[in-house]
Amino acid sequence: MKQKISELLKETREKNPLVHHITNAVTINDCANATLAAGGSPVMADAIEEVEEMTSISSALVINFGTIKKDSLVAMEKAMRKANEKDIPVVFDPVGVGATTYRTKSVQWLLEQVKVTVIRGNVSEVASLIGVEAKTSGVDAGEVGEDKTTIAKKTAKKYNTVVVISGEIDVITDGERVVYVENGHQMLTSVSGTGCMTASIIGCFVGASRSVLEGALAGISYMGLAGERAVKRLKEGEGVGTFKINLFDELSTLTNTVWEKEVKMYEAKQPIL
Ligand SMILES: Nc1ncnc2c1ncn2[C@@H]1O[C@H](COP(=O)(O)OP(=O)(O)OP(=O)(O)O)[C@@H](O)[C@H]1O
Ligand SMILES: Cc1ncsc1CCO
Ligand SMILES: [Mg+2]
Repeated sequence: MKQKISELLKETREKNPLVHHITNAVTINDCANATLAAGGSPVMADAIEEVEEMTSISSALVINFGTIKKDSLVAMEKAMRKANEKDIPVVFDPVGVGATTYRTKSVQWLLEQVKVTVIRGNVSEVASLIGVEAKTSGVDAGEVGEDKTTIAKKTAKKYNTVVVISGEIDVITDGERVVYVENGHQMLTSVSGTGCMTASIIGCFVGASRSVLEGALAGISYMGLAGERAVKRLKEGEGVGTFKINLFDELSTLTNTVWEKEVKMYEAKQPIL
């Protein structure tokens, strides 16, 4: 599997998949640039009049709940329905779900209408999707009432999807296999949108891959490793501003050879070969 993911990192740059986003107003530009850095081609389009056409020509659709409104929900549902019809993978980021009733009700409605291929969120957002007690404060991860692996597996089964829970140790599952990724750095939580960008990058890789699990693993490990390496580039006195620039440098230059050497990915605590 590691070899296949490594090849996928290379192939994605050659294929340059178009990734349609309906996303939030906070991190939209960073998501576009993260998509380019990972080898994809971003397009942000949320007008109800054009989303179906845009999704139809895309390799993946990324839906991000960060700043939802009535119109954006209609646009999301239309685009996702079209993606389902044409077998185009949908990556869903449930930003802030659990923080307000509106978000939680909206997500329930949306996921009853359409199917998603990958759910990528922090632990309290994902816990809220399955009604596990969670303290989501705004968009940041909070405490949850169950262990991460159980939450990820239950969510994957409920929505018949691959689930990526990001955090210090990322948990990735299709409901059966569970994989852990230990790359990353605390500093990734000091820049708004590193989770959103992770969903965009997953969009690139699932758009170029035949395996959803491999695409999801490629995306989450890519961000973790880039973050880790971006911290190593910091000199004394440099903070989050330089870190963000370093992160984009790493995202755009990370090779599959370096990834193979430095990725920390385990299945049931066995290294993935
Ligand atoms: N404590 C940590 N140590 C190392 N890496 C972390 C830690 N917390 C998060 N990460 C990494 O940071 C990235 C973003 O994940 P995070 O869970 O912070 O997303 P998020 O809360 O949705 O962020 P945002 O809403 O700002 O986009 C992932 O690559 C994840 O692995
Ligand atoms: C801060 C914030 N608020 C809504 S979306 C967003 C970006 C990070 O999730
Ligand atoms: Mg988030």
